[in-house]
Amino acid sequence: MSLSLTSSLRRLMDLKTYKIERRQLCSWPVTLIRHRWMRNRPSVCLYNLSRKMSTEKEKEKIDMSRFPVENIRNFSIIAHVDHGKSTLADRLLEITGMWHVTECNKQVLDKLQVERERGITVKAQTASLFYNHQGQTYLLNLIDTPGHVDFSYEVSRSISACQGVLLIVDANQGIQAQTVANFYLAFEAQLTIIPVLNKIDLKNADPERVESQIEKVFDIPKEDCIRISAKMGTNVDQVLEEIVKRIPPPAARTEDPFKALVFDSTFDHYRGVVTNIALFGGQVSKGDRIMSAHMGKVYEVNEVGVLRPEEHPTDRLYAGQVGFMIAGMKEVKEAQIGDTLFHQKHPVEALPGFKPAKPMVFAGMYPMDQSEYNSLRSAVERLTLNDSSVTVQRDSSHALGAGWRLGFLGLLHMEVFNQRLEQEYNASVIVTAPTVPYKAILSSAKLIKAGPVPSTEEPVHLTPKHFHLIFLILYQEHGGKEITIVNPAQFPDRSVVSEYLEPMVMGTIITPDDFIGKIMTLCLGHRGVQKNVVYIDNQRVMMKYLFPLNEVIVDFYDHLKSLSSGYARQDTVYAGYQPAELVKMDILLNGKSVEELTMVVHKDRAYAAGKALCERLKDCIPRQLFEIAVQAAVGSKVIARETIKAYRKNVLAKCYGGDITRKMKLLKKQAEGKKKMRRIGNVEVPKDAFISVLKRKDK
Ligand SMILES: Nc1nc2c(ncn2[C@@H]2O[C@H](COP(=O)(O)OP(=O)(O)OP(=O)(O)O)[C@@H](O)[C@H]2O)c(=O)[nH]1
Repeated sequence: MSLSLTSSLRRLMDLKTYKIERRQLCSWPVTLIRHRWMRNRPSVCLYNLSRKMSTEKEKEKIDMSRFPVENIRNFSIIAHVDHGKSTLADRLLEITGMWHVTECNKQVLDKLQVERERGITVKAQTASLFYNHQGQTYLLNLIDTPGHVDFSYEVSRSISACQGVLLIVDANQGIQAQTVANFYLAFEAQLTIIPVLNKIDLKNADPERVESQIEKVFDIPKEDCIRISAKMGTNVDQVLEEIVKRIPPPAARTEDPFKALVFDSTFDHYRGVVTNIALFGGQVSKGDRIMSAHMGKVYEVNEVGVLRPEEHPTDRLYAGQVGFMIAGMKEVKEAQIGDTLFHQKHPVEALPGFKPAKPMVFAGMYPMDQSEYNSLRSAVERLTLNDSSVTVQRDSSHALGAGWRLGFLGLLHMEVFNQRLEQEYNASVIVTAPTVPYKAILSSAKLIKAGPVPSTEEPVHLTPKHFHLIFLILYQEHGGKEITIVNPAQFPDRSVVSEYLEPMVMGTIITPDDFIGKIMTLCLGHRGVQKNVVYIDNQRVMMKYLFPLNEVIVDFYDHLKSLSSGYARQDTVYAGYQPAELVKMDILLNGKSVEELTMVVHKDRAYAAGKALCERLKDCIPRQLFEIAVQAAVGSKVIARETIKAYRKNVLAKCYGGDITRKMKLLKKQAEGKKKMRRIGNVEVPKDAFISVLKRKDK
């Protein structure tokens, strides 16, 4: 690094409150990774010295018309977590001369700080590669996808823009739960699947065994597998050849009217929405007037181009190609993922699109300090624009103030969202315990028993009884209807519900057979129902269990890993709703219910959950001048109790020797005072106590 650059960097770091705009950053030959910029020293990574090299290349104009449809291949890389997708993507980028990968800039497509810190892919990324094969140049559009189940929505979106996938399997670990799930996503989409056995350089790699697994589980002949080491680069060129040979070109024609699928979108503060599109027909260029099928709005195209993997503007995009488009959309809502774009003057039939992502884990999010509400709101809005699978609803709580109830696809998704809020927007938040969306079918039969509803012509004096009646009318109108509850405090009472339903997931567990017994016990303990057990080779077993989602979201996977010494893997797929005996558990402090701590639990679990929560609260709430009863109650029945003892002044301190009756009198007076105080005193629950009780145990 040159001296002037070093000193400018140092100056920048000294100015702690200096905010660098992203544009400024991009113009630097080095990239600063902002790491809690205001609080800590920013960590500087020089990983982008090689970026200079690629920027120069990018200046060359690319004529996209030189890639006829026959020379285009669109494919995704899918696999279980850590089987080497991003490493293979790096290698492919390198071989095609697009990027010079060094120790500092590896995993080029994992751009987010959270991805680099956690070493996982969170967001699918696209890169267009040019590959020379037998005297012809092919355009290979690669989409690197996340491996974790919480982000499988990204996988299903990505494969809709592809005709084939590389299914990566670790040659040591073999088929894992997420390999199976991803295989079926690609299989159902009728894509060409190329199985690739990665990490053959490892000492324990057993490609023979893994190939047999692939043959047995997926019915793909062993001979179709390619053995590679993405890390060492072994056989990676063969992967490129096979992509060209086996994956068909997209069935799209440039002569047809323009038709494009929006398969991803991000928000840029300067340019608005940037959409990633796959062209199913026609061509598009700057200045075209296009329309979106979903919103019905007309936009003028400002920029189109390909991702290499940075945006590289081109004059035009043609049928079969994958690239980005900026068309003056101000909000991500306007660029619905799955939407179809077409020329204003040539309407086309919309593509089938995607089912919207279904949030499965909900949690309240509040600013650490209410004065930060507005800044947190804008941070949440901006981040949800970049991650459209998060749902947001306004919420408020007595103790924590105004906030939101957010819906996520899973717990890791929730953690990544929080981390991104902290890192990218410098926000500090309180996140409440996660809950799942329950359903209740409101009963109409019970309401008839409640008696006739007064006619509206009669004058109504609103007594508490009438309020009760109005409530009943409300339920009567909705009788038989199904409602979804994402906030336990709003869980309807049993008296107005005919049935509660809880969300279920089908869990696939793959484990060495030594641990079957322990895992079965664990699954039973989490209300799992066994559906299937098959041996996928001599030592490995695949088990299918139906679980209530609530039982597996928090610590099930940690338990599974620890009791199988890290060997067992699990993946879950949403499996609809099932009736369940659920109860709402209130937490009472001196008889008063604390809404923020209300939980929905299975009837059989209420006692254990109530006891655990009371114990945690006892440790968190500071002692006060009067005794505090911490109780867990289901309906009017108290099921667990802890007592926080009062501070007690030694009223006998000055009473040396004296008469016993005098001592008794002083103690009695003190006891009366405490009793009175308990009646009138409010239990002060410090915010910290809420945070530590509400936060998940592992935080
Ligand atoms: N020995 C060896 N290690 C590899 C190979 N390919 C990848 N790895 C290592 O495996 C780990 C995971 O690789 P990634 O490329 O991040 O895996 P991924 O599938 O993209 O992970 P997610 O995005 O989190 O799903 C890294 O430590 C890589 O260095 C290989 O061929 N041989």
